[in-house]
Amino acid sequence: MSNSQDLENTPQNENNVYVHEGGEIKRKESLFDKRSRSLKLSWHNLSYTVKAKYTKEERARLGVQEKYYDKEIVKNASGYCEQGDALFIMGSSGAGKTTLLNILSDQISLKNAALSGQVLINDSIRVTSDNFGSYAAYITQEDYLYESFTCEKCIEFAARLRLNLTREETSERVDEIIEKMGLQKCRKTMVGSEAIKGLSGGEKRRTSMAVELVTNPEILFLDEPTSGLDSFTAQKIVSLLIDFANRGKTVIATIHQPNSEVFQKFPKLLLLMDGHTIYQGNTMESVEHFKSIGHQVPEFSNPSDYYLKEFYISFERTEEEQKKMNALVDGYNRDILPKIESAMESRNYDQVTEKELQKGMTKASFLLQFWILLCRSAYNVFFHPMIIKFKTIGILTIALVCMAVLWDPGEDREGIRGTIGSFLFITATFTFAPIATTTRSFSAEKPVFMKEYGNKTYGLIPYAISNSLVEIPFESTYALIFAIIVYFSMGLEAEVGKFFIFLFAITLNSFCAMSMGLFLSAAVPNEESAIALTNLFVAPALLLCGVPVNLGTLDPWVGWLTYISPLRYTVEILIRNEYEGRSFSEIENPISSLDYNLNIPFNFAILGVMILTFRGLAVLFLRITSKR
Ligand SMILES: Nc1ncnc2c1ncn2[C@@H]1O[C@H](COP(=O)(O)OP(=O)(O)OP(=O)(O)O)[C@@H](O)[C@H]1O
Repeated sequence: MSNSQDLENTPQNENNVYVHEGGEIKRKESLFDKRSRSLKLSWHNLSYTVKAKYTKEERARLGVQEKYYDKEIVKNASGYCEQGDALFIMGSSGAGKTTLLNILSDQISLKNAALSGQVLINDSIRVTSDNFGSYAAYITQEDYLYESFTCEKCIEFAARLRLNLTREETSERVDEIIEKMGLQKCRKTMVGSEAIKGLSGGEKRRTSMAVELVTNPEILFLDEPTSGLDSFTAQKIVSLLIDFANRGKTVIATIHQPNSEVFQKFPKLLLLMDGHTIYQGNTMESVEHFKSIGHQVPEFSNPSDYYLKEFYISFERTEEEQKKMNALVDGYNRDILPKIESAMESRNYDQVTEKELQKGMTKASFLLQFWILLCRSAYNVFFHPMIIKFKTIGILTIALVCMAVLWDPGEDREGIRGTIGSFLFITATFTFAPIATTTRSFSAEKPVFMKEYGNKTYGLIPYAISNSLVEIPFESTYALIFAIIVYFSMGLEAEVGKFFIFLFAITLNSFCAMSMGLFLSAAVPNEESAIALTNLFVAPALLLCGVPVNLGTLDPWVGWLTYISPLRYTVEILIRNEYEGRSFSEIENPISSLDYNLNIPFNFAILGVMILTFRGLAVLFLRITSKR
């Protein structure tokens, strides 16, 4: 494991750095310095219920007719964590670990759900998504990173977006965090994807942590930070988290199936069974507690394996399992909960106001957010090895094929038919390719956006504008290369104005297709659905663009559909641009037989309106579907 050695360098020792400041030698502030304030996170009588749907089997087994029922996922949970604690939440699959973590960090969805109870900071302030970012960070199970970015760039952009620091301060913070996380060896390695090898699983996980640590949060929430990692790397990640806690941070993490070495490292354990807390406290003392209520961990076995197996509720939920769970809950309520409650009350923490809690929370201004996001999007497009390479090869290949096949088709009946057919082909090329790349790239980027927007790292408007602007130079260049090769080889009218109308039409068509791709990927949850929808939209749009079927032959009830086909406007521009006002000796002007009824400026205007509409709808869907 290449990353395993790096982890040896992670923060085991205090590396104080001293600097000259105003004639004095001062210790430099470190990212891992304890903050002067100390925070306690406590939760009181949390219950979370969702409207769940019965499966067919459940309805048959329980003999019920109703489709939905109230499913209580977290049941009356209370507890606390204070500065320096590392609490690991364990339980079998479906026990409610992620749900509890999401409630504690105010990341829970309240759609078709009810939440009762309170999560408080220092017994006074409610944890909300408004104040969360000023003292806490949430590291999700998935690594939401740009695949074309290097490890260093991921951290750098996060620091630039979340902190209002100078360039020098930002780079110092990035260096420090890279060193603390043991990422020196892979700082210039690309994140990568399934198709392109990049960071290892452990390195990705540590990069995700580094991205969240740039703000120096006091409380860290982690959902399954070791999932998918080999046991050695998992052990090192857990050591790293415990080290953070020893340096004054509070760590709360869910863990699915730790091996015995990892388990023994846990300072504090919270065990869940079917949403009930059945243990909370010192990890190794749990063995004694369960022994006292009749669940002795067999000799030489890993307590965590025993707990997961023993405290498991099956789908059938037998009477015996229910009895066992009741006894475990009783044991917890009798022997553990009173101690937790009295400890919770006895720890007096300074009362903080909402204002004090959010003190020191800096954020880039609107304009700065826009600028950083623009730089980031440009970097993402420019350094994306697949997109640039394949798009360039694709456009050049299609242009050269067009050049060979459509070489000066002439102006007789057949030649004009060929030219009109090629306008349709060119429009289709500048629809399918951009819609496919945008759907793919935005579907990959969407989870990163959702997470960052949910964290209030930036606003939707600077994101949407920067994302749109960055496409202009790239797409215009592709269109220009294509137009130069194809326009003249087809022997189209040799007029500068007409060439630019041709170029502008295919460029706008391309933006319109990209906007449609953006809207579809924003509206649906995953890439597969977005791709299925693009086919559903584009195929009829192609059929209704006026060339395959003459517009005048369409019945009115279906004819109106031609007006929502963006391709119709582009094809009309290309045809009018070439043939308007011309007469031919043998045949009539093709425009009259095609029944197009608009003019070039109006077609351009409609394409512009469509671009804005699709982008507006994309923003609307992102706003609606985000958790903010
Ligand atoms: N919105 C919801 N609607 C219906 N059921 C839900 C909802 N959210 C969670 N659940 C169910 O609640 C239970 C607990 O889910 P949760 O994700 O918290 O479990 P977990 O302990 O983290 O599991 P795992 O280790 O498998 O990730 C699961 O059975 C899950 O299917």
